[in-house]
Amino acid sequence: MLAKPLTLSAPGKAILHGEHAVVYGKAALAVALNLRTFLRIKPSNNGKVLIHLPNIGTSVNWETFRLRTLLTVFSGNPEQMDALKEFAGITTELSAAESLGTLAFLYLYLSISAKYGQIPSVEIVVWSELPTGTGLGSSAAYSVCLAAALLTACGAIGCPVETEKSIVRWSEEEMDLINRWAFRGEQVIHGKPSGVDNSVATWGGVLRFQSGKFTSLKRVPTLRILLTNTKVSRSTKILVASVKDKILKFPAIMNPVLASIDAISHECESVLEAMAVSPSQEYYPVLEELFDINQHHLNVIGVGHSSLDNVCRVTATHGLHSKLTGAGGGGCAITLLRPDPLMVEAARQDLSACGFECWETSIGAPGICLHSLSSLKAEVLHIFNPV
Ligand SMILES: Nc1ncnc2c1ncn2[C@@H]1O[C@H](COP(=O)(O)OP(=O)(O)O)[C@@H](O)[C@H]1O
Ligand SMILES: C[C@@](O)(CCOP(=O)(O)O)CC(=O)O
Ligand SMILES: [Mg+2]
Repeated sequence: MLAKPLTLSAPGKAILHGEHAVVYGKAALAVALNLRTFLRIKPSNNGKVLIHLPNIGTSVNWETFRLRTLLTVFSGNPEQMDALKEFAGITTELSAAESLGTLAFLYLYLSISAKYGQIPSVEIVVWSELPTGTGLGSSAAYSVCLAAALLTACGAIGCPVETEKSIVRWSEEEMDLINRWAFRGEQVIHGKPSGVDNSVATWGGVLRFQSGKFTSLKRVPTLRILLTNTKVSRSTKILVASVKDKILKFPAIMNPVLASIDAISHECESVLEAMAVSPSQEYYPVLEELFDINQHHLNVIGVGHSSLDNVCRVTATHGLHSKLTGAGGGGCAITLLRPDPLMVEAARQDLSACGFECWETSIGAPGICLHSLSSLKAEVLHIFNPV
């Protein structure tokens, strides 16, 4: 049970290859980013459950006795979503971000309480460094943080003991449970998630994910990537549904494209393994060509966008190769960087001039973990302090 406040965080992700195809059992390669979602949970004695979500401008609270009443009729059945929406006061006036963020929380709170015993009065704040709804897996990082906090609060998993180390993690079995519950949060937000995003947010590093199973790549080369946010908003749920429609309409045309994306993921994995064993510049042209081919495929399945074409064009003028990452339709692109800082700086300037926002990052950040307050950056402490 929750005796004291806890602060935890989970990373966002970029998909090197395999977005969308992974929903149909193909392989994806996903990397954890060092942009994270932070959650602080603290026990409270005001008989309420409060959740404050500054990224989406939402703060909601419910009396625990009302949640207890709802629990008596809650089975976790997705058909009960409409009843949950009504309870939460979710109307069409709310943005999709607010509705889905609130609904995912309520769904996880009730489902976890139904299975392990009701979670007592708590106050929760979730804040993210990740832009939401841009393909960097903010929904998964959010679901993983909620699952870990709620499972710890009801005692379904232990509370790792803080040591002098600034970062503490749960056991493998407990992480597996966090991942499985986070997947259910993703189902509320995405409709039909593959599970790749919640897996990489839970486990971190670099993962190959296929048909619900993942393998962590043991040796990974030091790769730098540039993330570019086109700021064109999009919804993963709508894009995943649009790909489904296209596959149903043109199965003979779309299925070979998905098979080719699968082959790209496997090819990329082999190149990364070889590169980790003997780092050499000779691998870059291969990785770059795989980016180009996959970007064409993603356009074919209908998840491209003129803003993403722009990113590819601008970076190409600097000899760099880009593709969309995540659901596409706008959102973010990733650009593979060679170890030449001059080339990168020039590309960044041109991308900023288009109104895009860029971050340079490396791949393979740690997954869900617990933090001591003293280890948190001032920016995060500032968000959590008022509560
Ligand atoms: N920090 C957060 N606070 C509240 N809701 C969040 C947060 N991060 C993500 N979400 C929820 O996830 C949704 C975005 O998920 P999605 O469309 O899958 O995009 P992505 O996962 O690429 O960011 C948001 O609209 C919101 O409902
Ligand atoms: C398109 C997809 O492959 C990734 C979606 O990622 P994001 O929500 O756009 O960050 C869907 C999925 O794998 O569940
Ligand atoms: Mg998502």
